[in-house]
Amino acid sequence: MTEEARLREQICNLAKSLFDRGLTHGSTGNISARISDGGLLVSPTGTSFGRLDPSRLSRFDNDGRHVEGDKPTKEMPLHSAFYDTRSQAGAVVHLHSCHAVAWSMMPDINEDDFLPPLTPYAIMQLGRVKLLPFFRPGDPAMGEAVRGLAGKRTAVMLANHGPVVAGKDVEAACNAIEELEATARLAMLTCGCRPRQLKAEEILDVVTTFNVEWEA
Ligand SMILES: O=C(CO)COP(=O)(O)O
Ligand SMILES: [Zn+2]
Repeated sequence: MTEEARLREQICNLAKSLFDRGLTHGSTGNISARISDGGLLVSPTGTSFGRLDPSRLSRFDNDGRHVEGDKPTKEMPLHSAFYDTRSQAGAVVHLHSCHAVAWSMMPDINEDDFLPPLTPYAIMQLGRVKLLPFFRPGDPAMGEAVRGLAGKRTAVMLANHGPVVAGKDVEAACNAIEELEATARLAMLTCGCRPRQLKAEEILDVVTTFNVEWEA
């Protein structure tokens, strides 16, 4: 099997795993990954994460031209913004995961630090998550908003819509977006109960030990 064929299989298998566990539903969400020649493989628009077909993924060449496969996700400007601003990004995943969306609707959320510091893995895998305002799905302005972050964030939350996370490869991006959803779930479960949060020195210890990008 070629490297690209393996990547196609991996994208579809991980998307199905996310779908089967209810992390996104219906035809929501999109996923993309860099190929070693500089091109991209992208989920087609209107498809279900549960039923992606490796042979029908949209393929872009190194110059950003759609060269093969079905019509790509309408969120292409969002995906491109991560690849263009984060040279280390090898994959981008977007979900409509329930608890993250619910948390984005709560009053008084810190836009610069969407998730409360509840667990070390959220800090290690996501750094600080930026909450972006509501945009219509497919609005290229979302891509502009991500470009405005100048590559300093690996994860953003689209208010009333869903998270978007970049990672060094498909597995890392999927692990990180699962962590975002799990942490939002903890935040929703414990909100109003004054949960113990990580202390500043505990966060600093995690950030320095695991070399986390921890942008203010
Ligand atoms: O989640 C989605 C839009 O935000 C799904 O759109 P696509 O089907 O075009 O990927
Ligand atoms: Zn969406």
